Parts: sequence; structure tokens; C-alpha cells
Amino acid sequence: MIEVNGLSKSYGTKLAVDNINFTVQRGDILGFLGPNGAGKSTTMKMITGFLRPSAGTAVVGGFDVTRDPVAVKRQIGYLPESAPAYGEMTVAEFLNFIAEARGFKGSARQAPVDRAIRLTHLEGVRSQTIETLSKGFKQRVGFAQAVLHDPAVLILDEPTDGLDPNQKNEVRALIKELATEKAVVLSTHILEEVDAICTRIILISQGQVVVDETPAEFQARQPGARLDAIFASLTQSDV
Ligand SMILES: Nc1ncnc2c1ncn2[C@@H]1O[C@H](COP(=O)(O)OP(=O)(O)OP(=O)(O)O)[C@@H](O)[C@H]1O
Repeated sequence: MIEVNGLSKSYGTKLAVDNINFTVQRGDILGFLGPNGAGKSTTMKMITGFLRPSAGTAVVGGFDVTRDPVAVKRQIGYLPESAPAYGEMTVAEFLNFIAEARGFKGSARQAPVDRAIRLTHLEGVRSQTIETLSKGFKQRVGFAQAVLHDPAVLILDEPTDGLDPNQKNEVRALIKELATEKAVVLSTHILEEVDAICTRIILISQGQVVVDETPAEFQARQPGARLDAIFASLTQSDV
């Protein structure tokens, strides 16, 4: 579903992403790991068409993100690092607004909005304004907007960041539930998250892929070691 070929991005003289290659298949939940500043968000923004690559390509569902960014955006649900939401809108109003932006007209908006609310278990708060929701529920609203158009690909930038342990578990369960039949890429700093939900790990450091393997293969690099010790041995801080 996602093919990344020789993707690079420079900000001025800073090479943030340096010639990376990987693929993500339907059914994969890819954990995208790396220290602060490694280039995770930049890579995700290029795959989703929010940033233009300096070199290389990302092909999503057969469409090249540079040549056909609108077709790529149709294939993707994106939860950015800090999901923008309109606090004064109710959950249902916000999702209707997103449905309209996604091209659903008039009464055709109802079915995808209801489905997104059902999938993300927001029925109890659909008429509540977003600013009055807990952080975990706000994050669910972010998921609801990402899955509203039933995309084949989900790109989730640090989806459990800032949540309490219970909310983290809820969101992980939700990702597993939503991931069926989709290709999912999620960035995280939480290594236990990788163990809990990911089927594959890509570790990037200083803009380059240093690991692309299963969580079991990652653990087998140092049997019995903590995942963060393995992470530390493979990376150095980029900031
Ligand atoms: N708009 C920008 N202009 C200049 N430099 C940028 C810009 N965005 C990111 N960078 C730099 O590019 C590098 C990669 O940043 P990026 O946000 O992709 O890393 P990240 O792995 O997502 O980090 P984090 O885990 O902290 O979110 C960093 O050195 C960062 O400072």
C-alpha cells in the first residue's frame, strides 16, 4: 500500500531525511521509531503530501504523492502530532465539517459520520463540545476524523502521546481494531507500544533507516535486554 523509494528532505542545509526506502502492506502496523529529530514527522508529512520531498518518491495505493497528491490524500487517514480540532464545535459538528471537506454532500454525510463515531466509541459524547472532552476522548475525535472516509492507509503521529496509562491502552486497542485490512504507520517514543501493537519496526536515526524488522527480531538483537537498551545502542540523539 505504501512504497517509499529514496525519499529525502532538506530544510536549507539540514538533511532531515536521507534516502530512505521501505514498504508497508495491508495488515501491517508499522512502528516508526527514532530519537527526537530523527526525521519521523518529516517522513510522515511527505507520505501524506503535506511536504514535498527534496528527492525520491512515495507511492500510496498506486498513486505518486508528488504527481497525484489529491488521490493520495483520499487513500490516507492522518492523525497529526497535535491534531487540530475546533474546540467550540460538538463532536458531531466537527465530523460533519470534516465529511464536507472530504466531499460528502448533504445527507450523504450522515452515514460516514455515524460510522466514525461508532468505530471510535464516541456515541456518548457526540453532542458535547470538543473543548470539554478529556485528552483521551479528544484523541478519539482525531481518530474519528482520520477514519471517516474509510481510508486504506492510516498515518498516526505519536497517537498516544500525553495520555494516561489507561487512555494509552484504550487508544492501542482502538488502533488494533481500526487496523484490520489497513496499512498503518504509527510513530512513537514508547517502546512497549511497539511490543503491544506493531507487526514491524522501522528505526530511523539521523534521517536514515537503521532497522527494518519484526519486534521479535528486534528483541533477538540482545535477548533479555530491555527494548530501550537496544534502542540506545542503535541510535544517538539528533538534537
Ligand atoms: N520546518 C522545518 N525547518 C527546519 N528544520 C526542520 C523543520 N522541521 C523539522 N526540522 C528539522 O528536521 C529534523 C527532523 O525533524 P522531525 O520533526 O522530522 O523529527 P522527528 O523524528 O519527528 O522528531 P520528534 O520525535 O521530536 O517529533 C530535526 O532536526 C528538525 O529540527
